[in-house]
Amino acid sequence: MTSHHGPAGAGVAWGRLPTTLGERVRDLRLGPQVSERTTRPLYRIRRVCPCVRQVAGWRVGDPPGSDDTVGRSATRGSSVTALTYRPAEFLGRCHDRFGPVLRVGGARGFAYVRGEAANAAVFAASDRFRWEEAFAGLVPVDGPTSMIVSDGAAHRRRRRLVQPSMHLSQVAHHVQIMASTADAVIDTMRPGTEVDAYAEFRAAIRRSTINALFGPGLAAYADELGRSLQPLLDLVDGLPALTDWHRRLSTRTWQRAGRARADVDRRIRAEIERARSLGPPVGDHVLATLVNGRDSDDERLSDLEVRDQVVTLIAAGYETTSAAMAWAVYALTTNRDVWAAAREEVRAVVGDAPPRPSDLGSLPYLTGVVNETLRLYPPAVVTARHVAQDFEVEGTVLRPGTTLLLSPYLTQRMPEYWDRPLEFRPQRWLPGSTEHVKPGPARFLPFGGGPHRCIGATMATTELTVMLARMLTRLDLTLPEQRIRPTGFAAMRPRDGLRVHVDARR
Ligand code: HEM
Repeated sequence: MTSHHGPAGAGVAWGRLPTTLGERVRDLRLGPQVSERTTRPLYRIRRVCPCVRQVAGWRVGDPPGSDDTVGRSATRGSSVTALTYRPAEFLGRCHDRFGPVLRVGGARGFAYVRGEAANAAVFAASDRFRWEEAFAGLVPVDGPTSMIVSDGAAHRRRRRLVQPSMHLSQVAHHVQIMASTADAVIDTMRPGTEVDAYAEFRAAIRRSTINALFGPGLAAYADELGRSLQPLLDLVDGLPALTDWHRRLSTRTWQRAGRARADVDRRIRAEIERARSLGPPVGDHVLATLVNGRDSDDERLSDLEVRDQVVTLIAAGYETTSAAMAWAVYALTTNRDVWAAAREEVRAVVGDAPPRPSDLGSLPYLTGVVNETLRLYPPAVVTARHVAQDFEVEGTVLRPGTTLLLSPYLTQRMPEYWDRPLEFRPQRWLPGSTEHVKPGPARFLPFGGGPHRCIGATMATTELTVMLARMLTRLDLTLPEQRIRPTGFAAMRPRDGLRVHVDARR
């Protein structure tokens, strides 16, 4: 899904590229093709810059002629330079040249911000922003009452009911489900074969997220729900303006998405009915809490509100986490000494057994692997805010109507903040290591910040730690030569999957 956490403006911004910026783009010397003398400048720029390809309505990361990084063989050492995501890199070069705030499209257009100070200012000024407009593109999937598109009291009410189920103490109950779901997928990986690690773990993460949050009743339909959701996710994967055209013209894509939505809703409404009929006491999973819980005015959520939060949690839960899992597998298979150190730690702490909740705090190196993955490959490349009141950031005043975009990817790769920023170095997260860093929340922000900060952050990091522990214990993997192309702003993932060779399984 790409656009699960996908902000409304991430792609549109470049669609409104003004001539002046177009001229500046040429200044940036993006490649030999871009020259003042060229007769078809946009065509030329398009060939070298995926951002500009969006002007033509192509999806981010699409070829032709894309020269995204080629996968590396597993025999390389520990300091393999990170893969780069070209649209974000282009944005970074614009920031290098024009500063921490980039304006595109006039007073009510888009503002991209980069760096710790700008991020901190955004997080501190949440009362000046709105989310309904910022994430409007997600409504066809998540629904109009999803917490992602809610503001003020409605947001607090919907979020508060879900929050208790996402605390560490609750997430700990799901560790066993996460480990057994990973084991079931690993059991199917035959030594001597190649598998798509992204697709396999994506299915596992979907199953375990649905099981953990909504119980085995809905989890039995996890694969079916995944298939039903896909046309909806594909619909919102394009530019929001394109989604709107599908709606207006009632295209086949739109109709397919409509049927998919009806399937998803039918299944979820049946589960809501079931949970209501069971009644209180409130069970230990989110669906029971959503259905039976009451807000501070002693009111229950409507069926539509319950439906929208359920779909939001499912879609937000597996798209992003499975993308992060794929990048972790990539990083581990290209940095063999990191793989060895992580495996050694897991073996020393849990032997061959699945980790228990109490073990997770004793795996600091593996925790470093997870953090380092989220630093270099944050699935949400950008997140958005709709400016509702004048907001000053780094000396620039943004007017109401502006869509503001901040980028974990860019800030988390800045050499000003990170030593050897493009190297995968889990040791930098190890307390006691000479490289140890403890970045503030505006420097390391894979889960955003402020009142809409990712509600599933603990669940995601726990899931990644548990699944990686099982993979390291049970599998020997190597990475065959292949092209690995990051795609998608909202859930940056390997476009064509991630093929791995299964050398051995225990
Ligand atoms: C590695 C995995 C994940 C990443 C990188 C991620 C990232 C994010 C980001 C960047 C935001 C927007 C925050 C902001 O703009 O300040 C967000 C919001 C959200 N995420 Fe996640 N997420 C992940 C996993 C999950 C999981 C596992 C769940 C649920 C099971 C989840 C549910 C949500 C929800 C419901 C919101 C909206 C919260 C609100 O509006 O109050 N996410 N996430």
